[in-house]
Amino acid sequence: MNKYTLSENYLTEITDPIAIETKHLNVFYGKKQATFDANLKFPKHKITALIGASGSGKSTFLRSLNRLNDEIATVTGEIKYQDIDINRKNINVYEVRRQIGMVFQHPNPFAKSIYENIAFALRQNGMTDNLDQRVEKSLKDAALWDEVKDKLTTSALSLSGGQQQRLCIARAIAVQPDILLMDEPTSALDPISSRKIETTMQELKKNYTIIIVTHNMQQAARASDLTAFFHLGHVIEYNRTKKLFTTPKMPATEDYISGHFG
Ligand SMILES: Nc1ncnc2c1ncn2[C@@H]1O[C@H](COP(=O)(O)OP(=O)(O)OP(=O)(O)O)[C@@H](O)[C@H]1O
Repeated sequence: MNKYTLSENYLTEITDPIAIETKHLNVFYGKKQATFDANLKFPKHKITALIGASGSGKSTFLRSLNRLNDEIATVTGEIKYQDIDINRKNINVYEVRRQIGMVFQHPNPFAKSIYENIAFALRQNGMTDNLDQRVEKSLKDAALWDEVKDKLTTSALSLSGGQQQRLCIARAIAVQPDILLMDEPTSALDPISSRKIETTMQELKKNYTIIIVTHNMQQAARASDLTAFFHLGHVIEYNRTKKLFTTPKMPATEDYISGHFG
């Protein structure tokens, strides 16, 4: 028997302004339910890590936040963003995805030049003024500018994996989103490239709210301000990262962070 009721395992004393919040979010792939009644508030300009064993529903939850599950799953419940429920049918999902950007597990630059990878995203969003400056700023913000400024016209595919991932971050932030979703953004990278992205995230959070799925406990402990622990599709504990890692309330959280399963 769990010693705590569900609500007691949720961080309740968040005083920071909230960027996005889910209320009773459920996700179904056909008859199979992958996320159960997720109620999470993500404070602005913080990094929140979503952790849990494989198949616990972290990516499913994350992808729901900018409606990437629309074609493959049924998502019920509310996703409150700027006082609007963006999970409603009549919402412009393209606008949602401009405001809530995504960086995927595997770097996925377009087969275009470094410059065009970003310029293309800007043009698609009608942001055609000051293109050069916008490209430069996003590459600087993603901590890639110094490495690529002399070869902007070369193919993005010639970059290393870590550089490609920072290019994808630059592409995501070029259109000035509010929130950046990151789905295991460093799992395909070497430790040095991973740390570089973590350092970049600390800079980015000054301007963005970041929600990151990670399997890497050290990364969650090092890089995030808050952590939500997913278990079998349920968010069973949510707290400030330091607290969750030092004094977890749930035995399942303790087992997971101490490496007993997952
Ligand atoms: N497109 C899909 N169709 C059907 N079932 C899916 C689909 N995507 C995920 N699932 C199922 O939903 C559950 C949650 O998967 P999800 O990928 O969200 O978990 P996760 O915690 O992100 O796992 P991982 O850490 O391995 O990426 C799993 O049982 C998975 O098999």
